[in-house]
Amino acid sequence: MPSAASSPVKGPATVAVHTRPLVIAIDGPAASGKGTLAKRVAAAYGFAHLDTGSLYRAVGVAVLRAGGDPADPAAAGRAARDLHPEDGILADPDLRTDEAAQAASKVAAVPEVRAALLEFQRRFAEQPPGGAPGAVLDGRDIGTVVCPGADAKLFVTASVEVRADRRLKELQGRGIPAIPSDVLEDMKARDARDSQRAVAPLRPAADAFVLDTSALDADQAYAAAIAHIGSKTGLGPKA
Ligand SMILES: Nc1ncnc2c1ncn2[C@@H]1O[C@H](COP(=O)(O)OP(=O)(O)O)[C@@H](O)[C@H]1O
Ligand SMILES: Nc1ccn([C@@H]2O[C@H](COP(=O)(O)OP(=O)(O)O)[C@@H](O)[C@H]2O)c(=O)n1
Repeated sequence: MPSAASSPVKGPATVAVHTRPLVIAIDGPAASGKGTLAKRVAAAYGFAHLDTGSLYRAVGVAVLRAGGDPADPAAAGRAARDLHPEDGILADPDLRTDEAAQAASKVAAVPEVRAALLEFQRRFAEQPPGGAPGAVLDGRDIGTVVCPGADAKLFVTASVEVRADRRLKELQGRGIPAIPSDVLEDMKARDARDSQRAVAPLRPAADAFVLDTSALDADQAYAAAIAHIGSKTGLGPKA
């Protein structure tokens, strides 16, 4: 009998662990900083990044462009089934408007829409594009529904006032005029729709690390995230 140290069984088992892509789930409400964090984490580890909110935005914009109502399940379901994310639609600047965000949170409450977008998201996590060794997905239900087995889960949050202020500054920075009270009200309306919907509501997974960034700048949030990911995966950032 070979000793445990020289057993051929050990090698393949170790290889299997390292060949499965690592998955990091980052969820949270609007303007909590999850997108900023997800991009930075993905770059640091050499992982692929998917902003899943852009999928819902693309569906919402498609319904609006067709003259439909984003809250109409038939129109929203059709648009989701017809979506081809690989075609470059996710980079369309029209997706970044507040109108698109509101439409996104309406189509996102339609179960057929969520079902139609699930396979693309799971495939991204299981087979990250470009052969990347891992994937970072950010959204609302990554840790709870899309990738419940993710290697590390973060739930990034901040008070609604702080988040509205961040979004206001972001809009102003892009030269888009915005009224502070409207931005705050829109954010509250979206929070309510996202948290209260029947299917895949916004909530932290039971095993998520909750990161409140109300009093943290982006560098501090990143440092806390990296420390958590390191504790769950044993990996440190490459950069
Ligand atoms: N920790 C932070 N502190 C202050 N501003 C932040 C922080 N994280 C992100 N931001 C800024 O807040 C805005 C919203 O961040 P973003 O990452 O787009 O949020 P989300 O993806 O959750 O909607 C952006 O302008 C971003 O630069
Ligand atoms: N995984 C996801 C991602 C987004 N969404 C929906 O899509 C909307 C837009 O998401 P987003 O992440 O682009 O929004 P921001 O956080 O950038 O403002 C959200 O308000 C949710 O209703 C979702 O339901 N599930």
